[in-house]
Amino acid sequence: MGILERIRELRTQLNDHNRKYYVENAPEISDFEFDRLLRELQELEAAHPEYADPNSPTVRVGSDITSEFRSVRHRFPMLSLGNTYSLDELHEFIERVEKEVGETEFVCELKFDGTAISLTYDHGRLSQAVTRGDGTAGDDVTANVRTIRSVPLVLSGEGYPDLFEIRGEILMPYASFDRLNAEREAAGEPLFANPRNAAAGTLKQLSSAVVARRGLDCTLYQLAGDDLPYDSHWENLQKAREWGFKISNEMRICRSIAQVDEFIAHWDEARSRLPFPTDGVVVKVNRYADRRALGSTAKAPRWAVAYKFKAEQALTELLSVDFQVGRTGAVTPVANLAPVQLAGTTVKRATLHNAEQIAQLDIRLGDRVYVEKGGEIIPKITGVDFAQRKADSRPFEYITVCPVCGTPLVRYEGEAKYYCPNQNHCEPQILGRIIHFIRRKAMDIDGLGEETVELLYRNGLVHDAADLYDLRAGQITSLPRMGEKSAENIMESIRRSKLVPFPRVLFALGIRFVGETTAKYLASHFGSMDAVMRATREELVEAEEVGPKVADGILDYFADEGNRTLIERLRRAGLKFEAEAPRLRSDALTGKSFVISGKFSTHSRDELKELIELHGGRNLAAVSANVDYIVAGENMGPAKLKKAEKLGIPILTEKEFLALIADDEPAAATFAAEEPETPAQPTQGALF
Ligand SMILES: NC(=O)c1ccc[n+]([C@@H]2O[C@H](COP(=O)([O-])OP(=O)(O)OC[C@H]3O[C@@H](n4cnc5c(N)ncnc54)[C@H](O)[C@@H]3O)[C@@H](O)[C@H]2O)c1
Ligand SMILES: [Zn+2]
Repeated sequence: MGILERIRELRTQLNDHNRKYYVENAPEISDFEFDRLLRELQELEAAHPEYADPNSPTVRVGSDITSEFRSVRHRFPMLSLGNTYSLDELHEFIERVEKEVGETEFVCELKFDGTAISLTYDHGRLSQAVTRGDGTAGDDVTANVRTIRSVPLVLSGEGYPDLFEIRGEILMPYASFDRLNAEREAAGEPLFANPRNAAAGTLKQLSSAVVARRGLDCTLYQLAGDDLPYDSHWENLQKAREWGFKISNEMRICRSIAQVDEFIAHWDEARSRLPFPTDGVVVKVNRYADRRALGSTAKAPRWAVAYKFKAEQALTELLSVDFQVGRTGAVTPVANLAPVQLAGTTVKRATLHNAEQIAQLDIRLGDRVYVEKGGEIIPKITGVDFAQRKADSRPFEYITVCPVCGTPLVRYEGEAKYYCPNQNHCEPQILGRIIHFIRRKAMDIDGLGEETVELLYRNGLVHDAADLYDLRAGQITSLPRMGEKSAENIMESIRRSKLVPFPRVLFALGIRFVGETTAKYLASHFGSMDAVMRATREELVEAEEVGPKVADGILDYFADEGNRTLIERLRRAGLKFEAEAPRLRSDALTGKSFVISGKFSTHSRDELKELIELHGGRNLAAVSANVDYIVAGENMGPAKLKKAEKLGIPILTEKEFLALIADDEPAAATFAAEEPETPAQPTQGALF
């Protein structure tokens, strides 16, 4: 793979993980893995400045902005922090700072693992609470933050400025987290992977009553404003405690590298006894004058750095291994462990990923194994303590038939997992598909839960998703513990699901490798179920985010007779099989036809096509005399280029194209900035 390709791949992956982490609050990889990918991208970009991009995840703050809340601009930007897992790099940071501003004081603090918040106080009253958002503007979550008991609504004491901001972290203590997940498990709802995601997800709840029940906490660590009482961080924070804010007691002024190291060494161990999650230590320059001299980049201040702790490990015995069969037939080995304390919770189970990994790590029953918590809910086994291996242990034997239906397992090309191919008769696959279908992000049939689906299935009422639409209330009330009220709820939510837009219907089918995002791209690219079904492999890979693997998943799905019957029944039930025509944003491009070709840096091809349609234009696939403009990115096909030149069709760059619609396209403004700007800084007082 070429360097530019790798850079692009990393940017796509990181943007994707950012969305999962900040918006969906459901990360798929650990922070350590994320930071490693980011580091790789940073290094490639540093070595190849010609590929710099102002929108790269290396220069932008990962955004949590959603459409559900009012967006508010920050008075001072809310930045991220540079981070490192290496003490050497931390020492280099300290030396660099002192080289620039001379000997200075550092404040060491815990790095609370929650979600950042900025609180504004106007004459001593909480007036606004805003998330970090993209660093420039964030979501207004004031109503939710008001329900958090440790956030003072009215200040006490004296000496606070008339108007100031105080920033900190909204946290979910382990006790609240455990209770919340236990409740969600009982209700058949998806679990939060960790307290950070739970805190961030809770803060974005639409109902403040729900937020109030979830037991959030808030610790403040930064003042920002023009008339702060002191000109150092430490003193202001101590003062803010008198005003009623919760300020951590676990911070220290350090005047040497040795003192910083001592603080870190202490907390790396002692943090496991804290009632809330932390993921590192933040080292900050204390005096504001020094901070101003050091400044910041577009993404992070140059006067602070986060030293991140490696994931905690625990050593325990591997008792047995269960094999779970998922809705796609994929078999996942799950380890049962002797219970052990890890990162604030008791761990009894861990994932083993696949057969290859078990063999590679040579994991055996009865071994003492290392477990670690990453970004996922279930911890994973990362190694074996061979010194403690029992003399009579034997290599692990992986199963060869489905643990549920006994069908011999198969392996698909390029896949590490084994699959049970018995799609139509293997129970966990049948149930898993229906449960996936009714999920909130799919058809959102919230009257039904996992248990009810199982009940309907066991009583022969539902075998597949289409059966749901044939259900009658009388059939439901005939089941144990099902009253008329619940039957009516179920019927109502099934009826309502017929209004769910096409992209989610496509996602709900549970086609292998077609996740929520891919389904959206497919829907906007093809426009209808029939068009997706008719598409050839070549046509499928033209859609954004669809590679050969995904394309094959789609082709396999529609090649199956049973699936095609299901689709026809769903069609008859009245589900949405067509993408809705988007409302026009302007008629700037009315009557004009476009061909998009090549690769683009700021928009995907499908986004550009969507923009064209949103502004009244038409997309054509091939270059012909009917085409008014070609929008060309990198690597436009030479044949197309030649033909366009011959026909005299104007060729636009992405930027020139955006200029055509710039008047009504707010997003376009961000593309004008070639260089990341240095954020505004408060004139006096603090900055962050
Ligand atoms: N696993 C994933 O898929 C995934 C995706 C995106 C980001 N991430 C993780 O998130 C990190 C980036 O997130 P980020 O930009 O929020 O940076 P960060 O969490 O590493 O550091 C900045 C944040 O630290 C918080 N913080 C906690 N205690 C603090 C204190 N005492 N002083 C100052 N700030 C404090 C603030 O909220 C601040 O916004 C990555 O390094 C990665 O580990 C993970
Ligand atoms: Zn099976």
